[in-house]
Amino acid sequence: MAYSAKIGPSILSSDLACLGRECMRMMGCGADYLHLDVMDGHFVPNLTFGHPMVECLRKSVGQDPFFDMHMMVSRPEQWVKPMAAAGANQYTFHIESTTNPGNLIKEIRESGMKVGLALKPGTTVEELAPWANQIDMALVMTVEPGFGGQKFMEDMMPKVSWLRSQFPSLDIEVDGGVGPDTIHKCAEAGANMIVSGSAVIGSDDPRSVISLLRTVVAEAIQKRSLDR
Ligand SMILES: O=C(CO)[C@@H](O)[C@H](O)COP(=O)(O)O
Ligand SMILES: [Fe+2]
Repeated sequence: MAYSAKIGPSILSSDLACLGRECMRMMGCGADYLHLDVMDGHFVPNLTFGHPMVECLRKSVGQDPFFDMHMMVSRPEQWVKPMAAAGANQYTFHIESTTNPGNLIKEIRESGMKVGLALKPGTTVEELAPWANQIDMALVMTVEPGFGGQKFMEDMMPKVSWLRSQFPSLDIEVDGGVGPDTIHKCAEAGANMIVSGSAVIGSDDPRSVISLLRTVVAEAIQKRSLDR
């Protein structure tokens, strides 16, 4: 089994005026990677930051932290090269935002980044299937993209289970409303990359929350490997 449990705090719900420090705090608390939410006010009704901020953040935190860019933007093609130059490691775009996923996947790879492909709650998992062998990670959104702090949509779990059954070694990420109360559902369904915003950042003890999330997912991975 090629995949492992990884926890990526979403820094959307942190103090954005202290982003460099917040990112380092999360890495110090045991985060495996950082999930950076880019919103353009068009694909989603909210606005966050773009590649100039990512460039500053990379300078501030150094080369090590893995930046998973969650691109909630209408024209994802536009930001591939600027994000790669700014220091992004993975470019996760929404299948709903482009008419040519194949070309975009190629451009992202040529820019030296890993490829993530995201699905909004209303998009069927079959739409992702044709691309699954060309991507590094599938992102199943468990809230409508746009805001942190929303309620987890458990009815997205069949998408995760289906992807895990069809693509046993694919990295599968869940994002939205994931925390200690909902992690078991995600882990049982087969997710291995866990984005958690408010549950981690808002906690008095982020280290313990990250550790708990990772333990639950690692145990589910181990159980699956024994059941095979
Ligand atoms: O992409 C998004 C929201 O659109 C997420 O990354 C959220 O920011 C995660 O925050 P919580 O739901 O865990 O608070
Ligand atoms: Fe996200």
